[in-house]
Amino acid sequence: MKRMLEIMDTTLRDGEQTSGVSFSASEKLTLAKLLLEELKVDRIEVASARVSEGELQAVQQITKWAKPNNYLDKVEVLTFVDDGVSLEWMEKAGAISQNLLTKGSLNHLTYQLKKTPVQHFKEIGEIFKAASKRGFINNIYLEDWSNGMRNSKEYVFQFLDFLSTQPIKRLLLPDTLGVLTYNETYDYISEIVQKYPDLHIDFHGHNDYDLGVANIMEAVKAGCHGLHLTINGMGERAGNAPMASAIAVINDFLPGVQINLNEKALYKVSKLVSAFTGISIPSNKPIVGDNVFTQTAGIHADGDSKKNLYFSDLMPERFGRKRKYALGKMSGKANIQKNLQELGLTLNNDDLKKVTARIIELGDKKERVTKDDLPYIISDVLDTDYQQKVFVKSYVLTHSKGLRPSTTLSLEIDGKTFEENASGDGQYDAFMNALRKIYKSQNMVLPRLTDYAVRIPPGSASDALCETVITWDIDGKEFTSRGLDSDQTVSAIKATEKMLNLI
Ligand SMILES: CC(=O)SCCNC(=O)CCNC(=O)[C@H](O)C(C)(C)COP(=O)(O)OP(=O)(O)OC[C@H]1O[C@@H](n2cnc3c(N)ncnc32)[C@H](O)[C@@H]1OP(=O)(O)O
Repeated sequence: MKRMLEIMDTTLRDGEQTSGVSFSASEKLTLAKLLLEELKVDRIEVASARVSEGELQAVQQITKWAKPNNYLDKVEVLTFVDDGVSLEWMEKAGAISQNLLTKGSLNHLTYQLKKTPVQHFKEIGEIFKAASKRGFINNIYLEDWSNGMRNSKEYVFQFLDFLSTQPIKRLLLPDTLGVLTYNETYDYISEIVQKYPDLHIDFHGHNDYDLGVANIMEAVKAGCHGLHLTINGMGERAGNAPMASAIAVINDFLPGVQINLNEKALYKVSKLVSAFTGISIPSNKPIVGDNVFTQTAGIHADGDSKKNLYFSDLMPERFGRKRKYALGKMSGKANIQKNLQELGLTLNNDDLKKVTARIIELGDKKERVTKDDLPYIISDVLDTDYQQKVFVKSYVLTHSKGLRPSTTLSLEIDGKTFEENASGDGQYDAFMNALRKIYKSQNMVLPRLTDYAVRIPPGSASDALCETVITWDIDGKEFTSRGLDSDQTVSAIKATEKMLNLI
């Protein structure tokens, strides 16, 4: 029978310790719901006690939602050894599960708290007594435990002996500074699991040496019962062990262990955390990065066409994603074919070679080519008459101090011309509002704009050109379009015109 492993998500506590990040109360509530109900993590740590009035309100909102939904014991708060001040805070917040932060190394105890082990244990015992009287669940962090195992092992085991007499539900062992190697993680966790078989042990790994995932793997192999992870690996300094990679590793490489997470929700949660924090997900971040299911090399695309030769167990569909084939100087015919198939286009062999040659040429010039540029490239290379159905014929954009920007737009759809005026928060917003009016008048639906990125194109010799890449969503299907111009709004309008011809 498989061993159950608890997954605790600490994006809302340790993840919020990412420099520059602060979740609002409603963002915390939205994420708490998503984490517990869709991703189906076992527990969430949502705040440190005492931090601020805003944090108190955030935890209050979460516990108010969690209680009637039977999630209250899954919502945890980090508390301090502070004569019960944190317990009062928890009570006000409506929380019942504390993760008490104590000192797991003699160094931290001596020099930060300036206490002796006897004093520390006595205070902790009193907190547990008071917490138990209130019916709270007690979990305990041994902060700096990993260094404690290296430098003050005797103290750590003295502490654990004391804890085995206390009313604790879980022992939380953090590699606070992310300094453990995977061998040490295995050895230290094994030693404790063997010596204290009745304790539930969680491992909390940080990523300072990029060993976060390797270390959680060893901790599980050594017999720990739970892991602390964060979405997108957010967290203090280099962050924590990242949720998505950790889950894939557990599911694929640790067959004796069972977790109950919904892999398909990982991407959605990851995107939402990125949107709330303003921290973009690196495109090569395993599982959730934009490029991680994209084959670039022509040889790979060719192998996939023949017998899925470049597939692994890490299939994009597991995570609600799709494999893509990049276009650029590394493309071969197979990459182009894969993209043409998606667009429902076919080319004969000679034409395919010509289009491939043009894409390689563009790639050499550092131009970014997307699937949605293909119809234009084909029409240009083959001199075919690409049937553009929507034309932005003309427009006036106004921007003046003290007045709302406005647009007059003239648009041709299938040979018919429409004209509309609209205002907006900015020039592009005004343009979109006029466009929406035209589409609405024709009972036509526009896709939802989900992302808008402006940059100087890579390799551009001057800053005279501006590239706008817009991501659109239509019925859950995402696609991008790109515009290039010396004017930022015009480049966005060009990207939008391309979109109008793709839907
Ligand atoms: C492993 C981790 O990631 S731990 C993360 C813990 N969470 C946080 O730190 C949340 C953010 N922190 C805060 O908002 C604030 O630091 C507070 C509210 C906790 C305390 O603020 P202040 O009272 O202004 O203290 P300050 O931040 O300057 O210093 C921390 C104090 O906590 C003490 N402290 C350190 N660890 C602990 C502990 N486990 N229990 C109780 N007190 C502790 C320090 O000794 C210091 O006390 P001192 O001022 O008497 O010397």
